[in-house]
Amino acid sequence: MLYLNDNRVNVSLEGGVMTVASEENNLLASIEIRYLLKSVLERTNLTVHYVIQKKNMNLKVKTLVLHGDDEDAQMLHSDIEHILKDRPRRLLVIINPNSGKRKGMKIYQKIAAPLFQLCGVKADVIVTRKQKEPTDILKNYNLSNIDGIVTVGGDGLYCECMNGLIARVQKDNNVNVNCHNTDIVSASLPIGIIPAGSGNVIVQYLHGTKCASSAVLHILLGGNVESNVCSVHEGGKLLSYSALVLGFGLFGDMMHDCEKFRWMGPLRYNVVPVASMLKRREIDVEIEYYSANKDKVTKKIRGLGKQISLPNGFMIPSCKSKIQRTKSTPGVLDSSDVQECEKEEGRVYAVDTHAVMMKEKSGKMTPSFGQDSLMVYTTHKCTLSDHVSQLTKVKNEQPDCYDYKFVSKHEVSSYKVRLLNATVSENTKTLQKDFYLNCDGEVIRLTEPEFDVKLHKKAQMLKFRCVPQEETKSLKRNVYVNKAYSLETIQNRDVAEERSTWSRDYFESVNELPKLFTTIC
Ligand SMILES: Nc1ncnc2c1ncn2[C@@H]1O[C@H](COP(=O)(O)OP(=O)(O)OP(=O)(O)O)[C@@H](O)[C@H]1O
Repeated sequence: MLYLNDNRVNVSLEGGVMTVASEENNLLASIEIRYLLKSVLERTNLTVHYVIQKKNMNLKVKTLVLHGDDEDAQMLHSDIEHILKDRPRRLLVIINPNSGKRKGMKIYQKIAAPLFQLCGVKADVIVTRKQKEPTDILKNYNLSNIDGIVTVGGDGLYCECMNGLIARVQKDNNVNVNCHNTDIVSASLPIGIIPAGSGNVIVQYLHGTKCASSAVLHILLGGNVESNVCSVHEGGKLLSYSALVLGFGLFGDMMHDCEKFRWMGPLRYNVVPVASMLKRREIDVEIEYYSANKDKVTKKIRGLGKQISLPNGFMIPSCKSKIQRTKSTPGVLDSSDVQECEKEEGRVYAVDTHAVMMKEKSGKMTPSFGQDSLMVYTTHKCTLSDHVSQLTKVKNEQPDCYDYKFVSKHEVSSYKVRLLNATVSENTKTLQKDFYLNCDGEVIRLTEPEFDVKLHKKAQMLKFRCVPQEETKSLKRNVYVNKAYSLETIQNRDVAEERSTWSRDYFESVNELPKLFTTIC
């Protein structure tokens, strides 16, 4: 027999919920099993550690102490441990001690390490000494020994690890990453992020909060989300993978300027963009957007006949939306082989690509992972005041922030940008003028007058997040949850109150969403 305070209780671990009910069948506690963190047995005391989510999206550890019969306590402890057996147990932790306000080490030691210890997680901790080190570490690290990678730093560190991991997976699978048409092999090892950087945008997208201990708890709870990446190639060479935002033009220049003022710390993101905005430049480009719209394309193919075999890159000029085969395999065209192409030519300030699509939800732009396409926004010639007003809307996550005549939107699977008036120097074999890409905060200087961007759907490793939205919705129907709202006799009020607000809060997270402007910078 087990007791909660002085009540004799029955404990059940069924239906995805751990319930503790009195002998009269009054519900005393109800905890969703996926939010259970750890059970600790000390003699006849069984302490159950679990997680609750507060209104501001932060997670917090709570405990429930049961005591009583030796055998029953032992049995319940074993059952909980069995349920938690698939949680991460071995992690590679990569810390950038120089991120943001240089608090990476402290955050790890004070916040992450004690929670890892509580949950019996073994961490192999590596503190980086320089840029690009994560890529080197991941080249040879024995990945079969770990359940995930954890970065303690900013978006830059995370993106470097993501790039390193994807590169490693391609190498292990003999994929030629330098071909811009190649589909890459997905990386299934998850990366968790403990925020310690300046922007921490990805972590905010994932968890709805930049709280470090919440991030650790998300990692320990072990949920995940599939995410897209896009590859960027130039001159038959892979430049990088982007997991968040790829900015060409204004935001490439802006990031380049921000890097020059790195010594200012996070403050640089408030000051430098204003100056970059004032000296924005127009760039002559031709852009080919490719979208894989299967239904539409299948219809068009019928009209064109079945035995068409086009070489890679061939365009059919008679089609309004031209059609291209990405592979030149002879035989019947298959809808996955063809893409629609749309061309745009002119002077632009910026071409921005979002690997994490921002979609309107409850009157705000909210991030959406693993969508079917990339979102490309091209900003054409406009007055400075119109441009500032549009970017202000972007910053405020207003749903109409891209509804401007000078902004064109494209949902694509890939695209190619050609710089029309850029000349390559005979001597140096690089561009005479400087053009930059902002790849998730990393500045890349172009050396060729064209580059290719391609979506890789759900190619990125799964990142830790404990509350998939659809599941939360269905759990609202759980009988114990409904019961918890009505019961007057609940003694553990914390549990009832917090449980009832958990799922609602998740959907009301829009106020906590990140500032897109910071993302772009
Ligand atoms: N020890 C180190 N010293 C200097 N740079 C490092 C070190 N370790 C990693 N880096 C590199 O520094 C870059 C930025 O790191 P990170 O993203 O962690 O910090 P941040 O720039 O302050 O944060 P954010 O990206 O959120 O703005 C990354 O490319 C990372 O690889």
